[in-house]
Amino acid sequence: MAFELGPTTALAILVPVAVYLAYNIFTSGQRPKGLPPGPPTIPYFGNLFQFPKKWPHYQFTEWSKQYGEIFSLKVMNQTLIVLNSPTAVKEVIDKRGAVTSNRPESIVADMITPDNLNIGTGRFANDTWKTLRRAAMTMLKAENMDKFKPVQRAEAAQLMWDMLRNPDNFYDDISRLTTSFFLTIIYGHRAPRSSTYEAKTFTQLQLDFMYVLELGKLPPVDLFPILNWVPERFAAWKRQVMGVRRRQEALFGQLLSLVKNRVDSGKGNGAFLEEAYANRKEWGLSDLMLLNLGGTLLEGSDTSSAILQDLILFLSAYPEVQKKAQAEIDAVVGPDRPPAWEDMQNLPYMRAFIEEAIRFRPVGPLAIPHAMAKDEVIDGMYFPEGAALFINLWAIFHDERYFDEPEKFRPERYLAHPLGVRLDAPDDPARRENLLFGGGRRVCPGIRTGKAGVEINCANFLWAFNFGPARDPTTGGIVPPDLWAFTEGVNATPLPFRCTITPRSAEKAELIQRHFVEQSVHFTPYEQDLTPEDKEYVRSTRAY
Ligand code: HEM
Repeated sequence: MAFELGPTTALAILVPVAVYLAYNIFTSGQRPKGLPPGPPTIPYFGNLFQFPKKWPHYQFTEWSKQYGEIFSLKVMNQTLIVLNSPTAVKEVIDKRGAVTSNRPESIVADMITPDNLNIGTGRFANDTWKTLRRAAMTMLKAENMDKFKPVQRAEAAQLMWDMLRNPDNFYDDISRLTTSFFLTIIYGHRAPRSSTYEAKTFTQLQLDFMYVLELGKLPPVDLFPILNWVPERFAAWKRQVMGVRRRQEALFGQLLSLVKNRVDSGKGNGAFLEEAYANRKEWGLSDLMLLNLGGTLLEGSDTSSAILQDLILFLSAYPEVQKKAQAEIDAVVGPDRPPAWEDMQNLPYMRAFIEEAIRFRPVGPLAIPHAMAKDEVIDGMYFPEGAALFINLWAIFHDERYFDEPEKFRPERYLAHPLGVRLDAPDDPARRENLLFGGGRRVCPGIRTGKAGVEINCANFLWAFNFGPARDPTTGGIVPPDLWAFTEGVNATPLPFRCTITPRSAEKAELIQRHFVEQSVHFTPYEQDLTPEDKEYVRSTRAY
């Protein structure tokens, strides 16, 4: 029997559906009562058409001057709340971590690493995330990191040696250094050159990973989830995303196998994942968790290399700063030996230079967004469940109320005040160290090791080399460094650039070579699984 709808039944179904759709269209894009203020919205789209296509932190900073330290945006159904001062970060992120430490839903991030298996993108308070975070914190604790300080200094010695031999390749050599160091501590397997399979594969993979996560590079699937229904064979973006996933799983899987083989054959070298693998039952880690734990931690290497590339950019751009920092290192370290860990505490100008570099061009200008786990009223403002929260470090570090001439590169501000702020006006009372590393319950677990790597390499740069702007090959004229050429994604990494790098003396060139050979003894435990070609390369470079 055919089923027919009478006119009354049809109306009874259609009217509520129409009302529901109309209500959604009407309210979508609207700023509900109580939400922090922000630029005016238009129906349905909200602030979509005002939303910056790239580098949103600049426009966010302009909006903060107009709408205040906490302002909001509506992008269709989604709510974004931007925090633009240390007080806002303290009140929202640090003090209310229990409700502000989720991550925004991201279809693409979840396609690459489903089931909360990525510590960085996993949902807060989810058991998987908790287990992974606990394991990461255990592995990155100070005693563990101290064990790897000799190899961290040895990798820094190799970077000096690489830069001496082929200064034009410094940008890639920095990526090799950080990738190799994190491969070592996580998997116990280093990469002696950029072309080492794991380093090369990871570097390319990381570029592709950041690309697919970048705003505007793929169709806006989070705004129009219906796009996700299109089968993979008709959606090029899906194939691209799934390609990243498959390649990540393959690489992290191969690296994990090295760890398992080493442990199972009693040839462990103390790498973090060996500890995690050995304790997998007590720590509650499944095989998939182990696979992703290592991979996520490896992703931490990217930010460290971006900071080192920044340092070289600023040394070549600011000769006066370079001169002062070199005078300090000459007085503390002298010409006859390269810097050592004990020197770091005696180099206040160098540390001020690093702080200023971080302030001037923060590597994550909007950190990594948090999200509200449930509705909350904070300081009389409504923060709805699901709203994405951005820490606008660019606004915080470039705020004229607190930083004198924030557009000027001036390390001296960090000698005058430990947080670099002006002395002629009261500071924001909630300012604290390490804002660069986020806050609340998602604060970066790699602060200590990240900072240590930046310091030892910076000291080496200053001790070993003179940096200057590149020269035009035809005219011989100076090519001024571009201080605005940065990548557009979550991380603002300087785009590859040229500069001149020359050893400060023939004696130092000699010492750099000797130091590298002496230090390379610390590499040996992490070179057991190298390919025959890499072993041969290593052998040929260790003679002095
Ligand atoms: C030195 C440069 C580094 C910078 C600037 C940096 C910055 C950050 C920031 C801003 C976050 C987000 C924090 C938040 O959501 O509030 C983060 C998270 C994270 N970082 Fe780092 N990081 C660095 C180095 C490292 C290192 C060396 C590792 C590990 C070896 C690491 C591992 C992680 C992990 C696993 C997360 C995710 C934490 C979570 O969501 O629970 N980072 N980092």
